[in-house]
Amino acid sequence: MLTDIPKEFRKYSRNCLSLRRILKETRNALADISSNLQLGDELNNDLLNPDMLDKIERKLERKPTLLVFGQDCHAKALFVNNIFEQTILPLYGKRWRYVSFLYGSKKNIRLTLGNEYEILEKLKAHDHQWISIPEEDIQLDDQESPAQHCPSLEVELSHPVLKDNVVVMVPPDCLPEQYADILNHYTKNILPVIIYAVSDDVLSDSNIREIKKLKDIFKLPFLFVSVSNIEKNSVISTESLTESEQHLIESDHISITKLQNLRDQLLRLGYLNESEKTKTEQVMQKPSFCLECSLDNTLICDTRISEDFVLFIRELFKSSLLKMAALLSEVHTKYLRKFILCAFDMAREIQITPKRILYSQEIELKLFKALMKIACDQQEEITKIIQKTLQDMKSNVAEVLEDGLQTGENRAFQTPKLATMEIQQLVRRRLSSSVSNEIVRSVGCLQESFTGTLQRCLESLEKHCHELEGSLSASDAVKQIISAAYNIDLQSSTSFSVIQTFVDRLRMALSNFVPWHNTWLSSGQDHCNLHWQLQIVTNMIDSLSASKLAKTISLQFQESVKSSHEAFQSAIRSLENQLSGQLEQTEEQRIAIRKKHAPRFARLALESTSLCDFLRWGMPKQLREIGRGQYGVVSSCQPWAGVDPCAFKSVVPPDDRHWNDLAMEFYYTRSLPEHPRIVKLKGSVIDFTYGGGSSPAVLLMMERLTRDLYCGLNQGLSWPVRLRVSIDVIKGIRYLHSQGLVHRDIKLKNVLLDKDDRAKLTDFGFCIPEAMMSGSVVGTPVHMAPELLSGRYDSSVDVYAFGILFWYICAGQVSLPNQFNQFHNKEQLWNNVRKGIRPECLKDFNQRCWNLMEQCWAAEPSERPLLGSVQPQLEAIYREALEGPIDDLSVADHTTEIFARFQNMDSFSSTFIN
Ligand SMILES: Nc1ncnc2c1ncn2[C@@H]1O[C@H](COP(=O)(O)OP(=O)(O)OP(=O)(O)O)[C@@H](O)[C@H]1O
Repeated sequence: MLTDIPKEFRKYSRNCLSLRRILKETRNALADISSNLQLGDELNNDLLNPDMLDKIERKLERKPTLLVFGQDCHAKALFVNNIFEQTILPLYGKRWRYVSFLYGSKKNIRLTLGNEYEILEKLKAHDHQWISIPEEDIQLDDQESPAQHCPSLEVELSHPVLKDNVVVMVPPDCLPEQYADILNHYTKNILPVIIYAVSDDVLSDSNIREIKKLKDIFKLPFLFVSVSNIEKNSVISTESLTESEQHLIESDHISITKLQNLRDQLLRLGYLNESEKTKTEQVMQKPSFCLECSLDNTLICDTRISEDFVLFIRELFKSSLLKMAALLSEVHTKYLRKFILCAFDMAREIQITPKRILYSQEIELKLFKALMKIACDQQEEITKIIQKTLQDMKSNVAEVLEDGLQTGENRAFQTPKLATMEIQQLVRRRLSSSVSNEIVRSVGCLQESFTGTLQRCLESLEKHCHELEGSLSASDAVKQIISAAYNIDLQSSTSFSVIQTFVDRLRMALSNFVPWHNTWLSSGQDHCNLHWQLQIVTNMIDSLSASKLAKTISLQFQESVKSSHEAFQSAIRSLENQLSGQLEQTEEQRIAIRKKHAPRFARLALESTSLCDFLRWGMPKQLREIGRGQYGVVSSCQPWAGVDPCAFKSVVPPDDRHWNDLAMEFYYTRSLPEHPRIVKLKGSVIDFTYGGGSSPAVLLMMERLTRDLYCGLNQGLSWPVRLRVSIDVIKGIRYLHSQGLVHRDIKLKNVLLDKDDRAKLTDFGFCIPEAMMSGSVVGTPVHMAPELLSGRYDSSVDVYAFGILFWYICAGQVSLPNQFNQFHNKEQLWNNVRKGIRPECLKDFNQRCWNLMEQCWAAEPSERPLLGSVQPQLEAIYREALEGPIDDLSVADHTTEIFARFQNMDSFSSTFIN
């Protein structure tokens, strides 16, 4: 029905309204975050860059409009008249001005310039009652050019098709090259539904040029409408037609050949695509003989205009809304992901920083002690080295001179003073190089074993500390510990350069220790010949005391090391103070992200993705209720989004906190890649009509399974099947843990079985990444690990819960363990669980299974086994159960069992291969 067009417009604007609301909330949330959080430059830049949101906003502002182009005025008139079921446009003419049709309480026509100005020019239509717009009014004057934005006609009609702001625009006739300019003027800010009416069999060359131009401008799908040559409604209104004329009209209406010709031509031109036909028909969900579609364009015949036109509008609006909703959802999930990663980083920083500080202190202390030891221990060593070097030099003074003095024997010194100084340098060089070689060896190995990691550790601590500028940093202090003592430039990274600088600097340092006799310098010798030089060297060597020299060196080392160690201690204390202040801030920010910002974005993401799902797949059709939990009702429904069989859980969050929790749950589960042991969440839809519209329900769409494990155990499952279920559950939990998630509510009702009794985990209501855990007390009392109540727990709570679940599985029934049954309320139960009370060992329990249970529910989380080690143990028990004597099984189990043995050997062995 063409009167359904306003309904489509209404739906579109309703959805736009939702999108606008989400967009506004997104902007508010971003503004809030950027003013309250310091999230690092990258994220802040992103937050301040609202490009994507502006783009969505611009798209949302567009007003949907039916834009009618056509082969000629005749074709356009046929189409428009067909819609309004009256000959509102004259059937013939050329060079029409721009005409728009809007809703009005009575028929009205006026000439306007743009939207604002009504031109008070008298129109022919104003002279008398009119049915068709008089040709003089619609026709452009010879002098008028549409390119110069000449006046346009605005027609108001009281027609149901125009209700709810439906606008039909017929752009002016012009040359294809004028289109860009003209359309830019008339169609700014509209979402056009582009119709191209064709009344002939084929398109002319100029039509083809025009279509190409329009395609370039709009880049949108076109609705090609093959319109009948004889205007249907004009005929209907002219009741005086002969029978033969009536027949002529009908035969024209069913002119399939004409449609076929046009279709072939559009296919040839590439505007329709044969291979896309079926696909598009599927999308349109309503195949019809005259509905032919390409990837984006559609060809319809006006005999079916009421059905196919509405369908085209619906699909076009849907695709436009979907694009906007998908963009929004992309924005939400992008930020949400970033927040979660930020929270992870912050949690890590909070955890690791104190450890880093402690580590730095320990290593520095070791380094300090090691250096002090070197300084003491080596004093003797250094004395020996100095003695030996001096001895060597003395026994071969000539060679020393030859090696050392640049000009050798013939060198003539200008003054004895200069000569003495040069010789002093020479002896120092010799000494320092032999002493330094020894010390470098010790320090070099220290440097490798201490300073590398220590330096990195300190640098990463200081990176996070913004208030260090100006003061001595701990990493500098560490550098000084070694370099100040030995004058080593620890900045250089290669040991070679370290040794080089060390040697050079030590040489300098030694010059301060050598007690040269000034008398030499003032002795007045004026023979700077070789003999004199030899004498100087020998005297010099004789005057040096090796032990004194070594002692001075050693003392100086110790002094420097000590003072640098003290500098380090004070630097690390101030670093620790600053960091602990910063960590408090980081923790505050982490809490803000976890409790406020991430859930807020999760909720926005839930809304935008649910809107996408709704637009794409519609509202699910409920079949019957399957079960009820504390938080929602689970129902089966007709296939949805290709999920068959399908179920949904409807949850009505009572307040903002529940909305946010649900949104976070939804985000984690939806972003979880598929796994055979996890019930996949396929999507979500928000039912705003739920509860009479007062309390919207979120429908979480998922695959439908046969029953839960509670039912399964009640109805009876063979021992091997139960073992296989436990292995499936372990695989499910391990998968969640591998994704950084903790389930926190492992129990019989959250394990679903398919028709082959293979198990999958469901209900991720409490599922959360470890970094986002706030220590909230959640779960089902019997399955809750004792530490859950303290709020400080980790993924091992799932191992505990598995231990309890495994008890039920081994018991093969669902009644509470006797040990738990005696308690009257959960507080009593928890008190006793804390004291160590656990389910009792039943008499037919397999000993190895009992051991596993006991390990899993150990009070101390660190004593619980890793599920990676539980799985192979269970697999071994399972394998034995399959191979064991069939006589051990109950009669009822026989058939299932024999079948299971054959059926499961495959999947079992594949588990092992994995
Ligand atoms: N995908 C599904 N297919 C078939 N049955 C399901 C599915 N999901 C849930 N059920 C059934 O619906 C029941 C209710 O499920 P729901 O997750 O709402 O609650 P619960 O896990 O029993 O309790 P709670 O959510 O309060 O912890 C389940 O026990 C199960 O039997």
